[in-house]
Amino acid sequence: MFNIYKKIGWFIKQEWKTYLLMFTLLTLIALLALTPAYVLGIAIDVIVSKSLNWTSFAFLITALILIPVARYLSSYFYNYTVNKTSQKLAFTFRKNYLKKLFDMDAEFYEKYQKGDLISRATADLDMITVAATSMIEGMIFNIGMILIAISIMAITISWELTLISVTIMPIGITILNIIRMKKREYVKKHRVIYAAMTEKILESVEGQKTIRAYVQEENDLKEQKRVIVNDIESWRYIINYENRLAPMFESVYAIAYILAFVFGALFIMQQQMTVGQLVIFISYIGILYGPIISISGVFQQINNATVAVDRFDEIMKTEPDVKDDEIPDHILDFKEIEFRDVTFKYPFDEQPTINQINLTVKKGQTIGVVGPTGSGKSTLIRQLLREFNVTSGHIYIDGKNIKKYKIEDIRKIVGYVPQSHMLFRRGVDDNILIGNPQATIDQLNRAIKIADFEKDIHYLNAGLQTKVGEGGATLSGGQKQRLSIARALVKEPEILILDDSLSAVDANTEETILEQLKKFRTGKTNIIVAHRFSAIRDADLIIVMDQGKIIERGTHEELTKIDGWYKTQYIQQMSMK
Ligand SMILES: Nc1ncnc2c1ncn2[C@@H]1O[C@H](COP(=O)(O)OP(=O)(O)OP(=O)(O)O)[C@@H](O)[C@H]1O
Repeated sequence: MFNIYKKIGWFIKQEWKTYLLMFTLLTLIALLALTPAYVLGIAIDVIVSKSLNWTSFAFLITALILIPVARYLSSYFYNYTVNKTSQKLAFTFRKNYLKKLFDMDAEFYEKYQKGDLISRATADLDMITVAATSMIEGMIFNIGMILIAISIMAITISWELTLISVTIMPIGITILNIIRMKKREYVKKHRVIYAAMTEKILESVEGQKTIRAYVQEENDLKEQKRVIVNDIESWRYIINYENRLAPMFESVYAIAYILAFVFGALFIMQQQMTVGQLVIFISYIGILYGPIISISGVFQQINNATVAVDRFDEIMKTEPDVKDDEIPDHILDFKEIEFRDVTFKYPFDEQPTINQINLTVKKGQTIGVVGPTGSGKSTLIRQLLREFNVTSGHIYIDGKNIKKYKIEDIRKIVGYVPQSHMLFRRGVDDNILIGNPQATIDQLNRAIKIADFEKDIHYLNAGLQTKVGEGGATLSGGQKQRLSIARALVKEPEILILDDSLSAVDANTEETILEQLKKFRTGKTNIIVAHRFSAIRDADLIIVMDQGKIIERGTHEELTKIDGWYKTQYIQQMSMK
């Protein structure tokens, strides 16, 4: 419980005026809730003693009408304030969480699945905000209400009867709540199962085209059913646990009721108490029921939220390995990049994917990277994006370790076109401008021209403003690829990386793009990973990768003169033409 308070303490401090208002309203509501029973008890004694007159009668009626109206108004303002506050809290938490996700490195995304990350930002966060607001209502209001009611019972009616009937409540409830703590373990397991279900649903929605194309609907539904059933069973287990426990809370209350009635009747017989006082007393025991049950509900919410807070916190406390130095160096341009003995192993792999790489890339060069599939080409060039830290060796830019430079600066000078293209549900132009939202119309048009995307615009029903469907559904594979190239080009990056990005275009388009690159990107660096030799044959330097190592290097002319992988593959490709 205090863990949650610690996590949201800053918010309560920031919103202290609102919390003060809520506290005042709650006190008012508690007092108003307790008044009618008291007025009623007085009325009974007045009637029994035959001292009722018109004035006191009118006073009683007015009080009994006005009290509920005042209670309704206070409750309305209270609920309005609580909802507004919890939305504000959820918004702040979610904003910080999403910002944190952007700060994280690639290793983090290897460790956590999408579904898990989504469920932390939705279901877990909802539990936290509910607890954060219920805690105020549940703890302050209900405890306040119980204390006021008990004080009235003890001071104005009978402290002996209060002691006899009410003491059982805190003792019984505390014991039951301690037993309930065990539920936390089940809730923790359930959050993991829930995250797995979210992940599966996400996968099924994202992969629905592939699932349908391979007629895998039944298998996928089976898999979906399995995770949903897992979720239901785990939740049912928690509910059953709760169902076994909840009636025990009512038993505690029932015992208090019986004790009050039995001893109250005895006190009336001994003339220590009036009938009206016993009515007030029994009504107050009834009034205590609501807050007592609510408090146990609040404990339950806090129990769930404690698990949620831990899960949320786990992300918020994670520090990325790839991060800026306290005072990073800035870089706008470069002269030379050097890979010196670079070895890199993916976090969850046993063996390194690239091994002892030595390579120098000079500004203005075009570098071709070829090699068998899975040989580590993408892994090698992606090191320039600073997604991971290299496992050993160093990458230097103009003699300084790449780690010294501001990550954002490095990413700004690199224009990377990945193998799979992420298109957003926006216009084609906006999708391209993601590369550089400040680009001028001229820069946008030039990028479109170099990527040879101009010819496609005529086929799009609203030209550049055509909205791209989810995952780029309204564009062909080649169009998506060229849009992606235009996105990188609109940045006018110092280094353009085409990671097998010309694979979905025909030979003519490939030639046009390569010519445009030569014409418009003089003095800038291009790194082209390709399977088709035509895409890299004019490169200043071609490297051949195999099993994570550079096995050959040179120009096309040099490589075709030595017997090796390049020459063999080149001859094979030429003979297939
Ligand atoms: N995120 C990752 N985690 C673990 N292993 C990975 C990851 N990405 C790639 N690999 C592995 O690293 C090896 C090299 O992959 P990489 O994509 O660099 O090769 P490539 O030469 O570019 O392949 P292709 O020509 O098929 O694109 C592969 O065996 C691949 O399974």
